[in-house]
Amino acid sequence: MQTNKPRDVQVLPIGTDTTVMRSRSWTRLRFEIEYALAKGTTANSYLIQGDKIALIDPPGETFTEIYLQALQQRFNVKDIDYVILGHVNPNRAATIKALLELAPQITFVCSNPGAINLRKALENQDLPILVKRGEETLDLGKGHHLEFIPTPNPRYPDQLCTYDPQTEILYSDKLFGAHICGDQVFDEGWESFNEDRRYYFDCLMAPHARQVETALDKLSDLPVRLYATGHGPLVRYGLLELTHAYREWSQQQTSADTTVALIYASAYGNTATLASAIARGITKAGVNVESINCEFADPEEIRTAVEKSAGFIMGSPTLGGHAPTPVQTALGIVLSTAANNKLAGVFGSFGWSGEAVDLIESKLKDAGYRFGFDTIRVKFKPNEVTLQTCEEAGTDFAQALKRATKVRAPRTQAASNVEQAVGRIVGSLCVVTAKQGDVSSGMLASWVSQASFNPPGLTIAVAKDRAMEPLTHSGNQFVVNILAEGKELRKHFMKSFTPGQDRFAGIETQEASNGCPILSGALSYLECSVETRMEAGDHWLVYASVDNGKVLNQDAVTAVHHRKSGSHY
Ligand SMILES: Cc1cc2nc3c(=O)[nH]c(=O)nc-3n(C[C@H](O)[C@H](O)[C@H](O)COP(=O)(O)O)c2cc1C
Repeated sequence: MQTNKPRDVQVLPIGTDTTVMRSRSWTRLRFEIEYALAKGTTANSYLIQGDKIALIDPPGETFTEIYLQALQQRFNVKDIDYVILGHVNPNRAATIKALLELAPQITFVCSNPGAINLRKALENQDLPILVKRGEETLDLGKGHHLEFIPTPNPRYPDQLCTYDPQTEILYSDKLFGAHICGDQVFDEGWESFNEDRRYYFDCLMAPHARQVETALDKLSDLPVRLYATGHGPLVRYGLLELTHAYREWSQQQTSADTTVALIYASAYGNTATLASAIARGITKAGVNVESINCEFADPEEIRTAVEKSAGFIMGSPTLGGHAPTPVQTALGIVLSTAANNKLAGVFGSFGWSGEAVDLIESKLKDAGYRFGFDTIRVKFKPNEVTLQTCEEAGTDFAQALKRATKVRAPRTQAASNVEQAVGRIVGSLCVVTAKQGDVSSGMLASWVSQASFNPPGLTIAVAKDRAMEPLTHSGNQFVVNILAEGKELRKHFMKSFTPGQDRFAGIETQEASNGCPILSGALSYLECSVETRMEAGDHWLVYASVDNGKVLNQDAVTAVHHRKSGSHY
């Protein structure tokens, strides 16, 4: 959903004395992997007006001004008693400072790690903060006797959910959200959000599925009528289904046979962003990730995670020419714990010299570990291309682990009758190409079928671990290049590409009207828009309408892909 609408703040009463304020960014965001679906997002903040007034989760600084205006139109901002923070994002500091100028009496409410982050972000050690560890409540009057549930995880060690028994609303912070911007405040027709919610879960929750399960356990006794999420639509209609789905998706992760320990620290969030993209690449290949934020993990936790993992990946920023102390400690534990047949990987963000990444890489090399991808070094904040590289590196890493496990398993038998029979299905050989912003990709595909006449439509089966996968969600566009008989293009796309490698280097392309590359050597091409996709085992079945197309070579014949077995391409 690409739109030029300006940012705004949408306000709606959602319960007794309770109002939501949704700060809306309509345009595409891609500074973190979870925004790849490019549908904008909302930063949801809440106001509870009991005898005391509490504000939950004010938005980041791009909204400070219009958010304060929206508040001031409804009540006297000077009267705010509490600001409750589901997690502390340094980006919120500007809005919090502006609130404090208007209402210096504000008392903050957050978890213990949240208090540390908040004091740092506001550079003020004397802030009045009520720290909530789980037992304490906060009475705002008029029945709003708030309860607090810390739900820490490696990505947000300070996450705190808030429950209001008066309205039966759970302020769920990052849990149960989605990155979608729209006019709809609640989730009526909730099934239409399934794809976005799943993607959000896959990016933000799957890397710490174990902690998500713990959070679900803690929340399960509360009679909740509404999840007041930090992002996207509030969850009312599909609440039970979404809760159930979170449980199921988490279990899918934690029950996977192979696990990678992803061990990192990040002072300003850049290395954490790289970690998320790598984790996304690993989990989409069906391998579990156990994320460890070294700053908040004890040595035993690191040791256990490394022991039960088939591989480990370490990430660090460089600060003052060094890796931060928790990373150095974790490195010591890894070196003394991990057998050197475990696959390793290293990444990190740096500013100018990047000694931390060099140090980790050289220590691991000296200890004899094999690397699942070339070390990733990113200067300051990653962009969408570096995020794509990270995601692809994660997938390569997971695939290498899966191959290693397969080799050890007994040799698979010859193709079964069913596989041989399925293998007789033929498809035309195509290359699917897509470009979104600075990110482009292309892949060979022979599981392409016409699916409808009106509108002209087709389906493509895309394996879940394909690099191309993030570009084939609803609303995305791509080009199907149907190949002519002959080897050249087929050979080019049969190659294995390294993470982030330009897949179009050395071949002639033109730009389609939807911005994606057309292979000039193709027999014909179709410009497509993804309408919907269905989960089909280890593939996504993508249905797309054909918006435009042309035959480029009238004389050639479509390349057909013949196979002996239906268990591989
Ligand atoms: C206090 C401080 C010291 C830093 N020292 C170094 C350094 O010695 N070498 C370097 O390459 N980058 C240095 N940087 C840059 C950081 O590595 C860079 O900002 C990186 O993106 C931080 O990653 P993070 O967001 O994961 O913490 C320094 C940054 C700060 C704030």
